[in-house]
Amino acid sequence: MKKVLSIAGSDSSGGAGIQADIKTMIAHGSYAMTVITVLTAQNTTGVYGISEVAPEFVENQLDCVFTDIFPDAVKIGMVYNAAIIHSIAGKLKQYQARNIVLDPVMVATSGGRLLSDDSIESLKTELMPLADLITPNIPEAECLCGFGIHSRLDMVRAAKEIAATYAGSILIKGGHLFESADDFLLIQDRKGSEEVWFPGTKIDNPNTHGTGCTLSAAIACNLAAGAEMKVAVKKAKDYVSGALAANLDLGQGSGPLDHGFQLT
Ligand SMILES: Nc1ncnc2c1ncn2[C@@H]1O[C@H](COP(=O)(O)OP(=O)(O)O)[C@@H](O)[C@H]1O
Ligand SMILES: Cc1ncc(COP(=O)(O)O)c(N)n1
Repeated sequence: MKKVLSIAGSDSSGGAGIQADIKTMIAHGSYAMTVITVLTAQNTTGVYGISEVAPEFVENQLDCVFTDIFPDAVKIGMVYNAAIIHSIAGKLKQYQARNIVLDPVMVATSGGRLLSDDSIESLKTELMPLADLITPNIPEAECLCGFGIHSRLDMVRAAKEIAATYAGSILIKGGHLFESADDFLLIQDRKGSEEVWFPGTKIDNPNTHGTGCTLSAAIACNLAAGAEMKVAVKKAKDYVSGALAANLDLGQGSGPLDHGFQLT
């Protein structure tokens, strides 16, 4: 069984963050491990509180995981502040973690801030260089490239702009902008570079809480299982589409995905 680690925040309503990642990993037949960075008091309508874990305790959790059950892949989600980012980066380097997927979580679907403003630079300089893949949504990609993204062409330009200072692969998720849900992948690895579009039909379901978390966790599981980047992303996108199409409708806001869709 492949072992996959999620480094992320807890979502009390179970739709995003650590909880979405564990559900995704189990559905992929992976063994799920977690390093919790923050607790959020959150539900489908908003984020109502954040309690940070001390950076030393984040390190303590990482030591326990890496010295005992070495993960085949690592997914990083909500990291919240510069001190936590610094702790994570130091430990991932120390243990030479592999197959790192970084979802640069900044703002929740419901609008709550999930990364402090002064941490964006740390995310860029400390965590991004360690990642094999980053998975920004449109607003996050805009923040990383410095210009507005309004079209498919802009998504390609943004990926190339980010690639000017980042050596790994970049998946820009189109969920926020278009009639369609097309995602753009710029692969950069030892073999060279390649551009791949993943066309997606927009599913008419407003319950999209946790789509980004789920996608990045699923990619990590697929990489852990040995899939090449293109295949890992394609399979993960199919998983998110299936979990959205199952039409679970929980809560009063943007509800969570149905991770049990393959069981029925
Ligand atoms: N309504 C939808 N129908 C189909 N796919 C969607 C829909 N909304 C988002 N997606 C897909 O879900 C994944 C997460 O995208 P997105 O919602 O943009 O990220 P985030 O949750 O980080 O904001 C992407 O693969 C995107 O194309
Ligand atoms: C703990 C945590 N991590 C990540 C997200 C982002 O997920 P989404 O963009 O789907 O709301 C979230 N809402 N909460």
